[in-house]
Amino acid sequence: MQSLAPSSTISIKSIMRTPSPLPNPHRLAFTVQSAASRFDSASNTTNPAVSAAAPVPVPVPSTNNFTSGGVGKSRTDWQSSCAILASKVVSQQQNTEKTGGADNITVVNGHKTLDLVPIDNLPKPLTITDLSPAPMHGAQIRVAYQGVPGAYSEAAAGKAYPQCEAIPCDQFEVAFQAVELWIADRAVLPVENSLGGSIHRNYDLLLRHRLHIVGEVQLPVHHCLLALPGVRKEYINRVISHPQALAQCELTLTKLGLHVTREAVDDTAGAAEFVAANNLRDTAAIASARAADLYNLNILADGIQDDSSNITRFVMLAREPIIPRNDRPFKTSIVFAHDKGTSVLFKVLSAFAFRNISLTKIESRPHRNRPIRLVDDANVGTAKHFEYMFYVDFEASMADVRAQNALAEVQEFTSFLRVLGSYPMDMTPWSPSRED
Ligand SMILES: O=C(O)C(=O)C[C@]1(C(=O)O)C=C[C@@H](O)C=C1
Repeated sequence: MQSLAPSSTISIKSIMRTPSPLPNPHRLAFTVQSAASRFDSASNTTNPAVSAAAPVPVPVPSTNNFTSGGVGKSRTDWQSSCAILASKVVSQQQNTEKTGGADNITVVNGHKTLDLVPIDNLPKPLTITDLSPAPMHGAQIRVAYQGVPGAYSEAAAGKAYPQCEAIPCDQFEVAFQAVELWIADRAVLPVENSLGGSIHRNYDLLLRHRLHIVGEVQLPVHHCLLALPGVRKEYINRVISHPQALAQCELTLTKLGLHVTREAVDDTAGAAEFVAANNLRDTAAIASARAADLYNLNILADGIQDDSSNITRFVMLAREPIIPRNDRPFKTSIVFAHDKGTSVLFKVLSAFAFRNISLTKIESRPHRNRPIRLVDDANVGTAKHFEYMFYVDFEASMADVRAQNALAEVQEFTSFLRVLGSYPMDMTPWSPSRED
């Protein structure tokens, strides 16, 4: 993996000045969208299964008996609703088995409904991973990340795309824009850490931008305490790093006797660069061993994260979604919102539970102040306020008929639904050993 020199970090200002290197049809669309940027665009409120790249546009089956406010008045009502939903799933499964999946008409509680066609029977589509990873412009794949060289995000870019040209950006927002403006082919963004939890900013940005999640990588994060050569621990009266890194090392810093000021900066390697560039003899940075090498700092303490199995999960974003497949473990990420109604979350989660689809993550984000632009079938847009946005990751591919049916059902309970991406799961076994 190559990376640009720290001085070439992309900033919002430089993006505004940089003309798009390739004339492309997306440019006009981008301009139009940004003109309307008061709204989060949400035009794919049609069948999510179809908009997420399912090749067969089949009408969404109406498979639920829930009417808004009509269910859930008592525990018994609620339980019988669950039983109905469960029996529908079982009868759907049995029908699919009987017909070998070829007949797409299912009898559900006496009503005929259309099932989405199981695409197992169709020829397997090619995916990006079947093709050469080389991008259209014939050069190395260019991957935008937030931070400067030596950041963990740069390591994640290298794990995801080993031959890539890593492009440092000074903010997450800039990494999104770099892909939208064709300056980069992919962006790699941290979304959650095993110790620190979710990186909320990136959840919000995923909704605001129109990029697709095309993959994930889990990176063991091994932090070091770095200082200028000759500086001893006793001289330190300030530790600087990314807020997540400071949080991940909190206990260990105290154990090391470093009851000193902690200051948050934009990224871990940026902290190391700052100490070196300003010749700060009273300040240490928490960053990777690679950052120590790059900025000529000494490692005062190694492996200072509070938990040896400290993992950060990153997602890769692209302008186009990948074609989901069924022959390897896939994950799908969605975001949805609902108007007022009873037990909506319960109903949404049931749509997955009754189909034995495991959820790996659920996150809610307050969203009161930012309207979402919904587009109806007649292409008429209206602005709508939702209190919360819910982000869910589940373990199934959009090529899996169970996921398609679950989402068709989720769509009936919700007012806004977007598939953020369906992508191969990172299955690499990890160990607490050193890997950065
Ligand atoms: O600062 C970095 O090096 C990053 O890549 C960012 C980041 C984060 O945002 O969580 C990534 C991994 C670590 O958990 C700490 C910081």
